[in-house]
Amino acid sequence: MAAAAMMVERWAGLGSVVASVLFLWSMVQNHIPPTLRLYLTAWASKLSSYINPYLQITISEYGAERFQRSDLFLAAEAYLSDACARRARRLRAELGKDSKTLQVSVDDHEEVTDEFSGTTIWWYASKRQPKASVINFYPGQDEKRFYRVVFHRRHRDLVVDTYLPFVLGEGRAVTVKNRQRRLFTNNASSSWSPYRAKSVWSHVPFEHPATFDTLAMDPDQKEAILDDLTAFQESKEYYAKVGKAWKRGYLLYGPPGTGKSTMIAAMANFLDYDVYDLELTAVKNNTELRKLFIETTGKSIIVIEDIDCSVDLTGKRRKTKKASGDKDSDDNDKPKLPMEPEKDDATKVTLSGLLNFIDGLWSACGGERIIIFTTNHKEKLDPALIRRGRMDKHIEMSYCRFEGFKVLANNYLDVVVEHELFGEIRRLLEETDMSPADVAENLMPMSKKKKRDPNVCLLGLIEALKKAKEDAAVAKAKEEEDAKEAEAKKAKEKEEAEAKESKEKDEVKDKTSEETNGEIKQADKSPE
Ligand SMILES: Nc1ncnc2c1ncn2[C@@H]1O[C@H](COP(=O)(O)OP(=O)(O)OP(=O)(O)O)[C@@H](O)[C@H]1O
Repeated sequence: MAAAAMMVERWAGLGSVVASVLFLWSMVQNHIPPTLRLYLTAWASKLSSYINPYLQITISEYGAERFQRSDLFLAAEAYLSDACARRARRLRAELGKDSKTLQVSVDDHEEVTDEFSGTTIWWYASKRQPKASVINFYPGQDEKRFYRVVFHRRHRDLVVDTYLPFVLGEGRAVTVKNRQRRLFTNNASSSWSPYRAKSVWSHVPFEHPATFDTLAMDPDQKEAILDDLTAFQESKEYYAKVGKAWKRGYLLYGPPGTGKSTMIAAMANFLDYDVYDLELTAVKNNTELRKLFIETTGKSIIVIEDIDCSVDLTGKRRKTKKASGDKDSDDNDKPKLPMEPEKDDATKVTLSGLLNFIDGLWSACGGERIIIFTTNHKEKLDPALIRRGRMDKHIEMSYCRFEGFKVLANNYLDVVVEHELFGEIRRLLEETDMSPADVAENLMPMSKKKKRDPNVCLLGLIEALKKAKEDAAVAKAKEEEDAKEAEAKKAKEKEEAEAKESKEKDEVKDKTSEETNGEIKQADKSPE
């Protein structure tokens, strides 16, 4: 700031000189022929560039595209708010787009300094009135804001080649960090409008509170998933180097209530991504599926929940495979072009369409996307759909065990240290399959009197676990009995079938021998 003050002082003296020159210039210029005037103007600006060692770059709010705010301006605004606003004396506060977060930026006509690689750079925020001619054409035009970047001319290369790209990158990162994330759902195609590209998805603010800290699961498994996500997010260059699209597929499988949806929310919060919840049953055919995909943006997770229930993908493929006589090889599973004729392709989403969705367009549409399928029945899915490379990581979400329970006890009851009832709960959780959703349900009984008393809740959980254990034992015994009955029925049916078969054989034998005897007798009677 001291340097800035000195500079301002030095230039204040020069200011009066310049003002006098400008006054004189305005007096005489009307008496000078236009060609000479142009020459003098060029000469004056050359002279001033010799005297003034400082250069300036203007970043306007609206670039060539009149109605769209310039990317660089928005990035600079975000960068200055984040990195320099605290040093400014006049700030401007606004509510963000989500009407919740407060955005503080440098006010108009305010100057801030920034340090970069040992160099001081001055930023000056200002605005200019639109020209009268523009107002006539576009009434209601606002003032145009702009930033002026001032620096010493010996730092020109540094500022242009390094500093401004740095501001752009940092500003974009700040914008992403501060943006309101969104949860998209696909609209029924009947409401799609040819005039509005955005009509295929509608969105609401994504505000799910789940995080990996609140997720109940094995700590090692959790760590491995976090590592994987971090590696993915940081691997832009790597994906480009190996020539692969920057995308990753996850398959989350496990019984209901084990936290598959919660895991997706935790992933989105961890990565700072939007979520596209794709309801496949509302998609009429592969063409619509493609359109939906094209309308998604980067830094997003595309989710198809309960993929086994969404469309009959397995049956479809089996039919095709049988028809083409293919063996069960992965490469043969890849959609072929032209695709195998499937009678009702136009009215259905098919496996080929879905594989194209993952492999084909996927690769062509830029990067940083994660696709997640969830299912309660992994075994029902077609192997082609979930093979590595498409679904890179298969994550099993399983019943609640003791480590997971400790997370839930902390979340719901604030019980961090070992509780005297933990021993029994540990034993029961090893012996009983209870989903985290059911465990959580038992930890939050909302009674008015004893609100979340840990002892009461834990005892309630123990009772629920005991009951679940008994129910499981009864169910198992019944299952075994049913299996035995089925076995006995099968054995009886087999016995009966065998008896029937042997009876039929005997009857055929008797009939044959009777016929043979009859023929012999006939032969005996016949004259020689
Ligand atoms: N692993 C978990 N950690 C923390 N909370 C969980 C977990 N699993 C389930 N829950 C709780 O149970 C509720 C239901 O879980 P969730 O919807 O994520 O399960 P799901 O596996 O997706 O179930 P479904 O297969 O029926 O869709 C969640 O709102 C959450 O509160």
